[in-house]
Amino acid sequence: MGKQLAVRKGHFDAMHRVMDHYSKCRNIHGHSYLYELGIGFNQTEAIGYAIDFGEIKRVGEAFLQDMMDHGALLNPKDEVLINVCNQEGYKYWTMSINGEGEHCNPSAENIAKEIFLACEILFSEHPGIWMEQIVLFETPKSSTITTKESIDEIERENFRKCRYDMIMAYAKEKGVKSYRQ
Ligand SMILES: Nc1nc2c(c(=O)[nH]1)N=C([C@H](O)[C@H](O)COP(=O)(O)OP(=O)(O)OP(=O)(O)O)CN2
Repeated sequence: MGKQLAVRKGHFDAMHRVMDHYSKCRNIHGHSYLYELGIGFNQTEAIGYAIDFGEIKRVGEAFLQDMMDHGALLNPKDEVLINVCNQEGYKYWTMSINGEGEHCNPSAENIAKEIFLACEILFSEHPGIWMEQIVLFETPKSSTITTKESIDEIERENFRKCRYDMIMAYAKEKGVKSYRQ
């Protein structure tokens, strides 16, 4: 069969700011991010699934809840907010596609890449599927669509250097749940 996608929607709430923005986005503010994780496959099992939607929830949605929901999405150069989060024990995620500690704003485009790359690792032990695309809505009117082709190999390398071990440990702990009888 040809390529098909299994798509699961989810959402998380997070705060961010866009450093060096000329206008309102430079201020600390929050969004209810809505996403659609698109998992690709070109074969289903006999029961008709390539991956159970429940698996995308159990592994992918859970990860985004744990790491980003009610957290801060921060540019690694945003020392002020990183210090506050560390001092107060607030949850935060620093962007890493440009390399550890390198300038990278938490724009919708960059957040989508981080989520895409995280999901590549999270679902890497699930057979016969791959991350195909993510649609990320920052507001009800504004979204970005990110696919494999959107991500440079250096961004993948940078992300994996910073995040692979943590995300793989998370994936291993979740395991791969079989949905067949
Ligand atoms: N290409 C991008 N453009 C903008 C981004 C982004 O991540 N990538 N981000 C922002 C702001 O963070 C945010 O999206 C603005 O939100 P909001 O003020 O709610 O949006 P609008 O100004 O579009 O709201 P209206 O409904 O038009 O009042 C901006 N740009």
